[in-house]
Amino acid sequence: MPVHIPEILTPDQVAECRRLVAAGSWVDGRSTAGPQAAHSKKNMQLAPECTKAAAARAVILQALSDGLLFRSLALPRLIYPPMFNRYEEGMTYGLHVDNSVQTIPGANGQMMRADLSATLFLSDPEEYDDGELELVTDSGSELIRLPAGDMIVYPTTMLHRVTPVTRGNRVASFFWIQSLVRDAASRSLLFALDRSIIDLRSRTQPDDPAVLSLTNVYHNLVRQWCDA
Ligand SMILES: O=C(O)CCC(=O)C(=O)O
Ligand SMILES: [Fe+2]
Repeated sequence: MPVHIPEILTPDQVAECRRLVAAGSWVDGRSTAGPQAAHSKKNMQLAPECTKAAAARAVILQALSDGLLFRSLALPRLIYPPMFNRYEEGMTYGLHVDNSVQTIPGANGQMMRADLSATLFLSDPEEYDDGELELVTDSGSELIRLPAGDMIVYPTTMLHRVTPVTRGNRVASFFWIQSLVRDAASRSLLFALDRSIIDLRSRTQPDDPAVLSLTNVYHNLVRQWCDA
């Protein structure tokens, strides 16, 4: 299920990324879409080879590697180099599927399986109207609009779209993650267990035997389920 990760970027990092992407070289987003997505995609993206994009990408990758909640949730094995998009008034990305397997740019043709998709918002919700990320869930759909610096991570198995922006600009970074644990249900159990252990650890002595044992169970489950 979708998970909201607040403040993955600090306000300074948001400002730095925004400064970089504003000066980057923007191209029509259809240039990176597959045939199924191309007709419904109307946005702008930073050219992958743009040096400003590379600098902003480095800020984001560092924040992801420092992000405990993100790591606990995603157990990342591979992260697609973050990309950047902008929806101006009237722009949208219709209901689509993200590719299941992708070639990682700049990695000698290495492929990755996309288990999780992420949108990291760089614009604040007040800067634009509409432009929600709509995720189709089993019980209807969820509309996502988060503060700048916050991120939503959702299973790549979900159909999704970006509703048309009706005022202003919506700028975001987006990317995919291959997890060490392929099975979503196992990954979700590990996430819940890890969160509970962290909570318990904050309320017990450092050498609490139950915490030690649960931590051992956690790592043994990762070992069992990890497909690396
Ligand atoms: O901008 C977003 O929130 C999502 C973009 C997206 O779905 C895509 O590029 O595949
Ligand atoms: Fe998508």
